[in-house]
Amino acid sequence: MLYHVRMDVHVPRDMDPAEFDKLRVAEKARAEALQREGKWRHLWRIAGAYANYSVFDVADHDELHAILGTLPLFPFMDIAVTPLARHPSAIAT
Ligand SMILES: O=C(O)C[C@H]1C=CC(=O)O1
Repeated sequence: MLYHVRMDVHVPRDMDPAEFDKLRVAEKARAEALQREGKWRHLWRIAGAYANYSVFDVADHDELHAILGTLPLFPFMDIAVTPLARHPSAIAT
């Protein structure tokens, strides 16, 4: 199943910069691994915001939830999920 996911990151202003750097490095590695696995199909920055629009290709809601929970920045994210269905006029697979 495909899911459109919006992630907005809100890191506390008083977070130690070194801790934040560690989280960002770990997040990048996790995001790249999930893309290589084919689970995280699209990852786009929302211009002007510390946020992204993503498309995940996973078995079901439970797998998506489990994956999102593994993201190092998960505790600092607001996440909005929209399940996607095929559009009858779409010619792309
Ligand atoms: O930067 C973000 O949008 C948050 C998060 C998602 C992927 C990643 O590398 O960081």
